[in-house]
Amino acid sequence: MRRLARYLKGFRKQVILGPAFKMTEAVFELIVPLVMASMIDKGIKLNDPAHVWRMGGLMVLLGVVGLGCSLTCQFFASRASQGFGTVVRGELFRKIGTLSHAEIDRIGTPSMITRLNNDVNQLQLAVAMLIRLVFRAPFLAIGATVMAMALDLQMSVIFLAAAVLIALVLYLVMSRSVPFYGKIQRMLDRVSLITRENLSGARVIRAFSRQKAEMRRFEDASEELRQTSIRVAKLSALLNPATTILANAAIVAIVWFGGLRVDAGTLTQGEVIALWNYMTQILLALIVVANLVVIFTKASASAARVNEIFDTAPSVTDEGNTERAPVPGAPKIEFRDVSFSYSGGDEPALCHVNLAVAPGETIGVIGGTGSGKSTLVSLIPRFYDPQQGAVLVDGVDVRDYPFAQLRGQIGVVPQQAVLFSGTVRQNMQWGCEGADDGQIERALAVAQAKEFVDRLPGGLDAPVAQGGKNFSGGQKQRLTIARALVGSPQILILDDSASALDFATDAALRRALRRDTRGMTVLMVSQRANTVKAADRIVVLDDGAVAGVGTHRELMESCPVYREICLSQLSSEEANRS
Ligand SMILES: Nc1ncnc2c1ncn2[C@@H]1O[C@H](COP(=O)(O)OP(=O)(O)OP(=O)(O)O)[C@@H](O)[C@H]1O
Repeated sequence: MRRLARYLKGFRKQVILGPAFKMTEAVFELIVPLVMASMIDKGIKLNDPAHVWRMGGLMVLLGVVGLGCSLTCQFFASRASQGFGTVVRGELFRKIGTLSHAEIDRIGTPSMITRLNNDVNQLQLAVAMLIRLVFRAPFLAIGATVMAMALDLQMSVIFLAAAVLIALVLYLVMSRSVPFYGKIQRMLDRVSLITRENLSGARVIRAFSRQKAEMRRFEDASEELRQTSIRVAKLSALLNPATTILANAAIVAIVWFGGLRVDAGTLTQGEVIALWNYMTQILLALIVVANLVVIFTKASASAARVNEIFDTAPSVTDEGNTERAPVPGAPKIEFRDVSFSYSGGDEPALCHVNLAVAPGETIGVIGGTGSGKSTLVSLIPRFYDPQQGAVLVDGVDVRDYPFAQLRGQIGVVPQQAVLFSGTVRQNMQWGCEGADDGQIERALAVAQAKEFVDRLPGGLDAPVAQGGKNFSGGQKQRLTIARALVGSPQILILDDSASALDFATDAALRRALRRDTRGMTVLMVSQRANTVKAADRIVVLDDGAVAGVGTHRELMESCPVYREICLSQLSSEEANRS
């Protein structure tokens, strides 16, 4: 947690002045029992109403000034904690943006969201408590004990005994409950993972009538969370009765032995009341300490989770890379003996892949599900780096480019069409900032999307809902293709991005791409033989290895895997037609 303190740098004033005001209020609180004692011993006992009024007035003054101090501290605490939360959240968001897919896969999106929200909120609360109570509570407990000792050293033995017993109870309860807090946070992660999966996959769940099973999964996770939270709550619930019994026993002892000492003339009635007040203050302060321990334990678990993200070094980085010139005569894209495994994956997703793609060439990539097609193309824009071998663009290892230069020349259409809330035009301009309507319309026309966009009310200004929910799967795919084309990239990667299109639209799209993407190097991933058949060359992947490279005709003759795929989808007449 100490490491996160650097984010408090901008709030030095609040962090210093806040506790100072709170301590001033605590000093006033320690003075009040003495004023009360004087009111009783001098005002009431000696029948001096003027003294009672004076002491009463002093108590009101101490109360009002104390309240002012407390409110000022509260103000500083809110400023600092909210500011701290905003800074940490912003930094965390920035850091998550630098992580590569491998780290995001490992930590998981729901866990990142929980860390960004719940964990940062917990830290924010800890900062507020740090300013408001961390110094005040121990100061009050120790101060009340010292004041009691100053009043009557012998009576203060009761205080010390009560304080030690209360502290022991606190220790016993906290040492048993604290280990559960980390567990509860992990359980919260699981609940939010299930919630997220259910919200994003609501249609699939309904289509498969999985509502009951999903409800059970959610209930199990939430029941586990409930039971653990109840176990902790039960333990914590012991705290108040146990400490109150001990404090009340101490108060009984104070009144009992105080009475005897009043009889003996060594203590006044007012001092007994003051000792009683100090005991109550100690009890309240120790209960606050117990709550602080809970808050700081949770915050320390949250800090560890937040720091885990800050400490994660992105496995793919462009640090220190400078603009690179293309190597004359080099292939546009080259895979040199590339092998790649996902972290945690037993089997390599790609095995010793060698491939050179000439500038302007259209390459079809085909293979069964899980054969490594998406993995192959995701190495070009460096979504992942291979463990072995190298991927080169224009003869330069992709690891040597600045991201902006590398990714600026690649248009990627991912398997899952993702659009962002805004308008059609705004989404298209992701492909090229400041693209004009002419550029956008040309891209829409190639992607076979112009016709339906023209029909939308507002045309390019038509709204796009979050995730593009107001478009059909096929429309979304066409819009994502257009988005990639707007910037006229040198390399276009289509990762099974026409899977939701009907055959006629798919064929029209391929014709338009062939016609309008001359000079563009295109990698077209598909499971459909028809989609890749007309490519200049086709790469056949089988279990991560290249099973064949060539034209449709060559592969039909030489590659059994390709022949099998084609014959499973096309009539033998269609398959044999080039
Ligand atoms: N993020 C990931 N983490 C771990 N393993 C992964 C990940 N993505 C893919 N894999 C695994 O890597 C292998 C290749 O996956 P890839 O997505 O490249 O296949 P694909 O040929 O594109 O499949 P499909 O046609 O079904 O999309 C598969 O065994 C898959 O389970």
